[in-house]
Amino acid sequence: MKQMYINGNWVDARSGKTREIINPYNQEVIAEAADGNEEDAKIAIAAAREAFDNGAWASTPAATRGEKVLRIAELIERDREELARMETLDTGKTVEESREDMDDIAGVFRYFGGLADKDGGEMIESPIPDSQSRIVREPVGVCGQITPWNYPLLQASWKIAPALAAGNTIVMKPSEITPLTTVKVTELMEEAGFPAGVVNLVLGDGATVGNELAESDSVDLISFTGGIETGKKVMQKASGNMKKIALELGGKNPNVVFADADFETAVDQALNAAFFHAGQVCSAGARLIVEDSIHDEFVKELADRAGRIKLGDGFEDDTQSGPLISAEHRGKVESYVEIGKQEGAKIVTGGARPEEEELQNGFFYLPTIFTECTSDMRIVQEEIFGPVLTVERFHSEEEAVTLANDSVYGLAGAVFTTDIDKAERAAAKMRMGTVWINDFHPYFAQAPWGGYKQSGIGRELGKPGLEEYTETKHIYRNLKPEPIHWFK
Ligand SMILES: NC(=O)c1ccc[n+]([C@@H]2O[C@H](COP(=O)([O-])OP(=O)(O)OC[C@H]3O[C@@H](n4cnc5c(N)ncnc54)[C@H](O)[C@@H]3O)[C@@H](O)[C@H]2O)c1
Ligand SMILES: C[N+](C)(C)CC=O
Repeated sequence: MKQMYINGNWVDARSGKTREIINPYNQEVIAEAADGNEEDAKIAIAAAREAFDNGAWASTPAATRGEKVLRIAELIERDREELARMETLDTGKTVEESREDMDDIAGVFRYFGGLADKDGGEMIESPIPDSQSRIVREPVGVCGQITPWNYPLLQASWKIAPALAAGNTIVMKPSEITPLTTVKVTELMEEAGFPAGVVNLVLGDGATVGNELAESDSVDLISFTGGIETGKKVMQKASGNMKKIALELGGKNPNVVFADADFETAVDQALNAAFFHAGQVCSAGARLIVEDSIHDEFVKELADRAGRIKLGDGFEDDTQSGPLISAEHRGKVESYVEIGKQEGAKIVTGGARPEEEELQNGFFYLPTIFTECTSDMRIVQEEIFGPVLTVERFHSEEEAVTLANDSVYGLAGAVFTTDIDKAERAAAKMRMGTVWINDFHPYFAQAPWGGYKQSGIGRELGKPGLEEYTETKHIYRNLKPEPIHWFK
């Protein structure tokens, strides 16, 4: 039974309710987890509030905080295999992918642990004689943190590590579908020895626990990763006490391939961009925008390779892609495929569930490619978040950039060409938080991540990812205090 962690204690939901956690590969129950609600969230928020206002964590030397965060990295490295297998059981992703996630996650804790004591503030050249002016950064306070199911622990690490390094207290709510690795890392944080109330974990759904974190007047910052519609709700609820918000939302990310790109590289990367983790990636290259002169050859090769992606059990060595996360989510993907057909797009591969006997208990869907797509179609504009790629054609550099930017989203995008000047011109005009040149998907702790437009507000990772969790204070000191006699 997976419990919640509140004020240094492992507890059941006050209501006694529990939730079954399901393996999406075979629908087996892999765990039972506490299913908290607003009441549990309120208790956790009060504990985090008390720990921030009256505890020692916020004023603990930054170097000491950093060491504790580094200790989490060490413990994750120690338990890497256990965590990776747990993540695969919970999400269906391949265990090889989960291992890479765990390495990234340890790297995130290492990065922010190391960064904790690197900002000693800043002296300002004051324009006022006999004065001293300086900037200091302080923790924000109680941070509510809400994460999705596609990269459960990775997305949690992007929030937990900087928040703790900066001296905040946290209440984390993982997705109710995939809480296992976040529970395990909370155990590791307990082992690392954080003071009671600094780290709190509440399990439960978004409408209850998530809503309470977003709405509570006792929370100073809400950091949310998830879908755009949920993000809008979080933003509205957060306005009650004007808490700081950080939103990492969805994407419909363009992958622009020019005719002069290295063909093999571009095909291989386009395949990975669209179908890695069954397309359940916020930055998936779900919109292929390819130059007209190579369109037919490119699509033919891509469809051929997509049709050969081996679906299966994430623990089998030859599996290249796992299932979708749930029956409900597969239903959403299937409904978009129907919409695409009605809109006049043409399926060149996929468009159905696989037929293999051994895949029938999992939520599998075949890698699917639509051609004859135009940017006014819903399948081109809306995030499907599954293994569905739309293909559009372009005839000029200007048209490629216009198509790439024709979206309410602005999370990420890529351009493939051997003409580096063209690549740089396109990258400069693409309105996205990340633009890759001749690559797709890299992200790492050192570089900020986040969206333009409706893909989000704020940045995670990099120095901005730590700054999100700080308030900036200007301290001005009069070095020669004397009456000013403005009022005689
Ligand atoms: N930008 C990024 O870095 C990034 C990374 C990963 C995933 N995502 C996005 O996440 C989405 C997929 O994840 P999902 O299906 O779990 O998203 P979701 O929005 O359904 O849920 C995300 C989290 O929000 C909670 N939630 C639901 N309703 C809530 C409410 N009313 N108030 C507060 N919290 C609530 C859920 O319980 C879950 O923990 C995709 O849109 C994907 O693009 C973005
Ligand atoms: C941010 N990333 C790419 C790790 C996961 C998005 O879903």
